[in-house]
Amino acid sequence: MQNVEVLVEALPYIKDFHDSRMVIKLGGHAMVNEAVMEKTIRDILLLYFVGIKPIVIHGGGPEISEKMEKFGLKPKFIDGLRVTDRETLEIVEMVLDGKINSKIVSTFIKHGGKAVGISAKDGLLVVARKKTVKKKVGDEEIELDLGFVGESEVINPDILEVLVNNKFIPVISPIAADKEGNVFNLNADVVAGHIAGAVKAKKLIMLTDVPGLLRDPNDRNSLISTIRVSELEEMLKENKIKGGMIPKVESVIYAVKNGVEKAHIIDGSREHSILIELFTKKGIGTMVIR
Ligand SMILES: Nc1ncnc2c1ncn2[C@@H]1O[C@H](COP(=O)(O)OP(=O)(O)O)[C@@H](O)[C@H]1O
Ligand SMILES: CC(=O)N[C@@H](CCC(=O)OP(=O)(O)O)C(=O)O
Repeated sequence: MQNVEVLVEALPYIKDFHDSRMVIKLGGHAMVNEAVMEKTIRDILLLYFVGIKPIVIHGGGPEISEKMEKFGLKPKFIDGLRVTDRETLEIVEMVLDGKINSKIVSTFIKHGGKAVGISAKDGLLVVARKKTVKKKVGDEEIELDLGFVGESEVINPDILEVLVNNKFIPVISPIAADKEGNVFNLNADVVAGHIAGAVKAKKLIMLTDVPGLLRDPNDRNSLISTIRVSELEEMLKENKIKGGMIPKVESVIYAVKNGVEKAHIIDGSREHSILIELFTKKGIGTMVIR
């Protein structure tokens, strides 16, 4: 009887979400544990089989850093973005496309899902350009060179339309190219936000390793359950958001301002976090609204 009640509670959500697109970003930190990753993929398949159209984008930051260290390179980040020289770029491609993307796709297949692994450059999904970061030093503004770090210039969702309309689940790595075919390393959160906007996703769901957006990053009990975009912009301006959370928050703001109904930042290392966030009244992480 209890099982049936759970289904009945979920019914209004299933009805509301049916046939809609949801962009789900799997963060590297939420994928460190393979067993947890497998359960997350099973949950995404559950969404798929109740009629939701998932589009998956993955990161892999911790594994890239681990591989870099094995090769004697020291990972360095500026505002949450990895400084990427040529050698680092090779490692990024090896880890993201060669390993993580492939692993996610095979895990979908293991559980009966039709997933297709692509990178953001495939079908010109994301056309990138080199990204520069400006920093204030005293009164002066200086430009920092991050190497082969890119940002998206144009999004062409055609390849996603083909896949999604034919019932495939796209699994996308954040490696894109510019018009000349030069390859760049993009932050997966940012790519997820842009793609969610371009495909007019109903939701953007970011899976990470903290309960959600915290008012105080050092206090896991300071979770913000619901926040408006305007308030989030204030927090960014006031430097209340740090490190890897910066691209996440920027991306969520972009998505919600560009047609995505709601965005969620949730703890992907907690079992069934996606299902709890989507199919229960209370949710589990941070929900961002317009
Ligand atoms: N206000 C904040 N709320 C939550 N996390 C924050 C905040 N500020 C910084 N962080 C940091 O951001 C990290 C998540 O970003 P990141 O390491 O890039 O994760 P992922 O691999 O999931 O993309 C958290 O582990 C946390 O240390
Ligand atoms: C430019 C840049 O920083 N790219 C990221 C790409 C992977 C990523 O975004 O991974 P997470 O989602 O696990 O953080 C990187 O090299 O780590």
